[in-house]
Amino acid sequence: MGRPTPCLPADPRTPRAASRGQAPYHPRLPARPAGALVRLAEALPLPLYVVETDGRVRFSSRMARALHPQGLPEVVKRWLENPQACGAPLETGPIPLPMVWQRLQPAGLSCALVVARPAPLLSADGLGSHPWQIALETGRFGFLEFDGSTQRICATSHTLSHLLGLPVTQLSLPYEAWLERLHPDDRPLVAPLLSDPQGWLQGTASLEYRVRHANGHWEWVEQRSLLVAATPEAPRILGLCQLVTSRKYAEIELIRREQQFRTLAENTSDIIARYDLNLRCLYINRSVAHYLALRREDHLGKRAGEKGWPKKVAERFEQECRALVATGQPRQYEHEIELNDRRYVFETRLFPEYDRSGMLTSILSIDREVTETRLALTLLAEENRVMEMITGNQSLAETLEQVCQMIRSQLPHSRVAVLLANEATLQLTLIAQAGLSTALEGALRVLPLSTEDGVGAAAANRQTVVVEDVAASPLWQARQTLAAAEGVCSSWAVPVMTSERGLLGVVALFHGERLTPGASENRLLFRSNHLCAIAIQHDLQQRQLYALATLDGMTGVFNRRHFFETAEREIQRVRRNGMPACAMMMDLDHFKAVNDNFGHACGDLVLRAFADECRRQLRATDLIGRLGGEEFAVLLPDTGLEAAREVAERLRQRVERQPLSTPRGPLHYTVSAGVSALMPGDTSLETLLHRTDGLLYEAKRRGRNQVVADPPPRLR
Ligand SMILES: Nc1nc2c(ncn2[C@@H]2O[C@H](COP(=O)(O)OP(=O)(O)OP(=O)(O)O)[C@@H](O)[C@H]2O)c(=O)[nH]1
Repeated sequence: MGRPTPCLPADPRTPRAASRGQAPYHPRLPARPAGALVRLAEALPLPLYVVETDGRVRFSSRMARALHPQGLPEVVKRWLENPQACGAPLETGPIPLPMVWQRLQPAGLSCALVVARPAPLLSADGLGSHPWQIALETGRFGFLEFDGSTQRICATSHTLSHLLGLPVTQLSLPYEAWLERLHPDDRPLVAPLLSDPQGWLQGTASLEYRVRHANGHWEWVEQRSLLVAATPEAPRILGLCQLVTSRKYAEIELIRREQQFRTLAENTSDIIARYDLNLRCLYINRSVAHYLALRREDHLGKRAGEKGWPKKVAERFEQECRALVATGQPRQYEHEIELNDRRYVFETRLFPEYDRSGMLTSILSIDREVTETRLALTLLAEENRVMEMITGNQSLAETLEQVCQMIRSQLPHSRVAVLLANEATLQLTLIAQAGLSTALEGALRVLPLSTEDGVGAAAANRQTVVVEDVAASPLWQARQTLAAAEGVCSSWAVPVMTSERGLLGVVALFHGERLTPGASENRLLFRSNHLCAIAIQHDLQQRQLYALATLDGMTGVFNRRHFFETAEREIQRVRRNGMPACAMMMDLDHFKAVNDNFGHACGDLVLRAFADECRRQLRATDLIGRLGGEEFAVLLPDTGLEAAREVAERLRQRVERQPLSTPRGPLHYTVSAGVSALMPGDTSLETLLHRTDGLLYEAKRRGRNQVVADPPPRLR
């Protein structure tokens, strides 16, 4: 011990000697306490040290010697040097004594100290006022002497008055009267000690019982007994009694709480477990059996990784536990586990558990399965994403791809396809998929809208088709080999329809095991189907709106405005790429006469027939627009003048040679055309079309039914 004087709590009666400049008085403790007291000290249920003011240990009890053979534990030395820094003692005896009783729990170590400290006088003489006795008594210990010869119990006045509230005048009472003061449940425990002390003490020397306090409540007494005179006729027992009422109530409360905890833990669907600080399982409730095959008792003593939890889950758990130990703060996290081919989402909460001295002793873990909630939230988020894509006019294929992903977020092992129905061609065309292999995707690209196909039948019959066993179903006869190779065991196909039962397409799911949809799967199919229907109809409406805004209603070619917009962009593009382009202006000849002779309706038919012929003769990249009446314009990107002139000539000839059949007989009509190449000086489409129109006018002027093109460059 580094310092000569232990630091003890300030004593209000500290002698004034020191302040008057006199040498402080240091009482010396008796070298050894009296024999009976030594035996009592040895019987104390905790290590006891008698420490001098200079820090030397004068006496240590048997338990102290056994637990700390090296002498006073370091933590106690530190406490003596600086009690303030090490925390208050658990119990401290009253001050007006030359010694102080301390019950310490530094760093969780429980021990008792009798420490001398400066005092004016040491008035220790006789057992009654012996400092040992005083020190012990101030620690809520008491003495009872059971005298077998008189069948009476003697007690110190302290024991009777301070501990039990009894009048100090009555320092002894008969065994009978003592037993009556005990709790009825505890009398059978104490009676054998009184009737056969020798026999009883061969068993245990310690017992706990309740004594009625003078004010009526029950005090719990822990008694350690010592046979001090062992003649059979007059056995004498010295009992060292300690009031342990608060500890007992705390223990009872602890047991009650533990029982409550167990009742709650055993009746919840959460997995509740307790781990020691080495992360070995101390307790786990029965809910764990729902997820793991390991028997409940086989969890005990094992770490998370040894209990069958997947490696990643066990690692995360241990990492979170370490963080809890480091910070002392509860932890909460979420994780996913794949068990028995099912995906589970758990929300795990970890709580620190402390003992009465505030030491972290264990970790309580609560795993709550939140799979359904998380799946519902994921589904909601995925649905929102689809709706955003629809309203954001994302392409139909991308939107339906998202629907497929949405289905897979709920059924991760399924493979999903969405097909669009075409009732004109009686075909289903694959538009989006998730999880399909190339082979399966290829096989589903185009399917017949037929009652004999596992997927097509859903569209043909407009009802859900569930094939539980693909291998045994005639609906999969044509694709048995593929199904076997791709591991398709069951399929679900659900028609996508408008609210008026118009067919839009099919959502198809393929599984690697024989499955039929349950209630939650049916809900999922309904919701995804609904989204598909919205997406497809929205796409159709968008297309219709686009057509209305950009196409000529009668002929289906671009309207004037859209033609000018797109043609202008094309010109910019070909210019950037250094490619040629040509314009063509066409006007049906004597169209007024067509109307006059065959009627306006026939005139319309001619316009449509001419537009169809244009589409047939022109490339998909050429832009055709109806500029008004019977006048059409074409922009031919990446096309030279000669090629453009040939196209115009071929078109003129086709029109001339193909009369339109009408109720009034064949209707012959012709077309005149002007063709012009884009020149470096053409500042806009307008300029180019203006020049081309001049050439068309020239064709009309020369007699119609002919093509007039720019002169070849060398003639210009
Ligand atoms: N049926 C029908 N006729 C139309 C339409 N738009 C314009 N026309 C008619 O097309 C005719 C155009 O006549 P004109 O401009 O005199 O030209 P043309 O008779 O073709 O004579 P040329 O162009 O000189 O060969 C008019 O009678 C218009 O009424 C339409 O959408 N449908």
